[in-house]
Amino acid sequence: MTVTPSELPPHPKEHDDLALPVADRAFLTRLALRRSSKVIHLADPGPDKTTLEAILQIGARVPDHGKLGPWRFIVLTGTHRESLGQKLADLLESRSKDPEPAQLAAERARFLRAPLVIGVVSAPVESSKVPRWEQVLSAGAVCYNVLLTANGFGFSGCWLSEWICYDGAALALLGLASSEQLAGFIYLGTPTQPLRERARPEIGPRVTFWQP
Ligand SMILES: Cc1cc2nc3c(=O)[nH]c(=O)nc-3n(C[C@H](O)[C@H](O)[C@H](O)COP(=O)(O)O)c2cc1C
Repeated sequence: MTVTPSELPPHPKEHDDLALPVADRAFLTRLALRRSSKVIHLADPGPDKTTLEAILQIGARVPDHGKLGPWRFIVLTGTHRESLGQKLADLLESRSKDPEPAQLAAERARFLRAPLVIGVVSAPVESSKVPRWEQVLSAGAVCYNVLLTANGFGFSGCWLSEWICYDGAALALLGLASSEQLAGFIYLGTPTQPLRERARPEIGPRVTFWQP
C-alpha cells in the first residue's frame, strides 16, 4: 500500500477542533514492533519532494513548550550528499599527515548511504520561560517523529550522529551557529533487508511508583 500526502488531512489552522484519540490497533502494533533499519540496508527509492514536505510538516508536530520551534532541518538529497561528503573528506585530509584512502572514500560516500538524509538541528532560542533543556528535548522528539512519519509512508530509517555531530569544523560546514547543536541525521530510504529485533532494556527495573 502507498500513502500519498494528498490523502492526509490538510494542515490544521490554530484553534481548529481536532479529533480525539481513539483506540487504534494498527497504530499500536506499529509502535510495538517499530525498529530502525541499518543504514547499509537503505536504498532507493526515498521519499519524493511532496512526501518529504509531509514528513517534515508532520514530523515537526511535537511537544514544544512556548511554541518556540527550537529546531530546523538541513535536507541532503541528490548530488549534494556527495558534495558534503567530499568537504568532510577534505576536512579529515587537512588534519592528517597520512590519511587512509579508505577512510576518505567512506567519508565521501557517507551521505550516499541513503537516498534522503535529514539533519535535525537543535536551535534553542533565548527565553525567560522555557529552559534550554526543554528546547533540546523538543528537537529529540522531532527526530523520532520524523522517523515514525517516514515509517507511515512506508520508508525505513535510522537516526545517526557519528562524529560529525561533535566536530566544530564539520558543524560549521553544515552552517550551524555556535548556539546550535546537531541532534543527528535521519537517514531514510526503502529497506533492502527484513528488520530483526534487538535486545531492549527491561522496563521493570526502570519504573518506580512514587509513594511518600
Ligand atoms: C541521538 C542518537 C544518536 C545515535 N547515533 C548513532 C550512531 O552514530 N551510530 C549508531 O550505530 N547508532 C546510533 N544511534 C542508535 C540508532 O539510531 C538506533 O536507535 C539503534 O540502532 C536501535 O534502533 P531502534 O531501536 O530504533 O530499532 C543513535 C541514537 C540516538 C538517539
